[in-house]
Amino acid sequence: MILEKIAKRTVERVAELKREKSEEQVISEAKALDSDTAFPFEEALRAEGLSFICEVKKASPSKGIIAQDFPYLQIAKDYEAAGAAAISVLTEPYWFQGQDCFLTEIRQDVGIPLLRKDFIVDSYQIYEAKIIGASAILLICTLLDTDTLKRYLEIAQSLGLSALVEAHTEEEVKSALKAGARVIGVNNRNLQTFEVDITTSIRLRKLVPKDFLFVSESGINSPEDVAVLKENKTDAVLIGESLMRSDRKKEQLAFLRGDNQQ
Ligand SMILES: O=C(O)c1ccccc1NCC(=O)[C@H](O)[C@H](O)COP(=O)(O)O
Repeated sequence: MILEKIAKRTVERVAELKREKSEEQVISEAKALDSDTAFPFEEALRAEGLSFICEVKKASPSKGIIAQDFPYLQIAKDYEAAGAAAISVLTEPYWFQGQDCFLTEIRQDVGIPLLRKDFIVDSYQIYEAKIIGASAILLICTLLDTDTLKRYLEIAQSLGLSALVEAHTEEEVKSALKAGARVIGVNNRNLQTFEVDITTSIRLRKLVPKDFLFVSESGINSPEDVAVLKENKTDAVLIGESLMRSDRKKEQLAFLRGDNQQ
C-alpha cells in the first residue's frame, strides 16, 4: 500500500533530519516561537459559509506530475487573492515533490493560515512544522493509533498549531474524536485503490457532532461536488488537482464556488 511506503520513507527521512538537528534542539526552537492561541486555521474554517483550503501540490502518487511549471509562491498568492481561507502546502519530497522551504517562503508573503501537508509519523515533525511557519498540521488516522493521535494533538495544541485529523472510515472518525480532534477531515480518496468518491464525506459527516469542524478532502472537481458537500454541512473543502491544473486559479476557484451560477 502506497501509504505504508510513504510512511516507511518518512521514518527514514526523519532519522536523517535528526542526525542534522537533534530532537532537543528542534523542540527548544519551536517552543521559543510565539504560540498563536487564536488557532487561526480553525478561525478561518469557522467563517460563515463554506471555506476553501487550496492546495499547492506539484505531484502525487496517483497522478504523477500535476504541474510541470510550479511557481509555488505565485500560486499561493493567487489563492489568497481568490479568497481561499487557508492554503495546504505539500512538503513531502519523494512522491509529492514538496519542500519545507515552499511553506516558509509562502509564509513570508501570504497572510492566510498554512497547513503543512506531510505524513507525520514522529513528533519531531510537529515541532518542525512550527519552525517552518505552519498554522496547522495533518494527522492521518491510518498511520497513528488513538493514543499517538492524542499525544500529537497535545503537542500541536501546546505550540498553537491546529490539527486536521484525516479519516477515511467510520473507525477512523471514531478514533479521531476519541483522541480529541477538533477538526476532522474525511479523505474521499481510497489510498489503496486511489478511487475517489465524495459520498464518503457525506456518509461519515453524520458521525461528527455539529460543533466540530468538518473538512472534505480530495476529488472535488466541480461546482456540483462543492454544492452537495455544502448541503451536507461541510465547513471546508480541500482542493488540490482541480486548481493546480488550471492556468487561471482565481477563475477556477470562482467556478468551483459556483460564483457564476444563480
Ligand atoms: O493524491 C494522492 O495520490 C495521494 C496518495 C497517497 C496519500 C495522499 C494522497 N493525496 C493527498 C491528498 O490528500 C490530496 O492532495 C488532497 O486531499 C487534495 O486532493 P485533490 O483535490 O484530489 O488533488
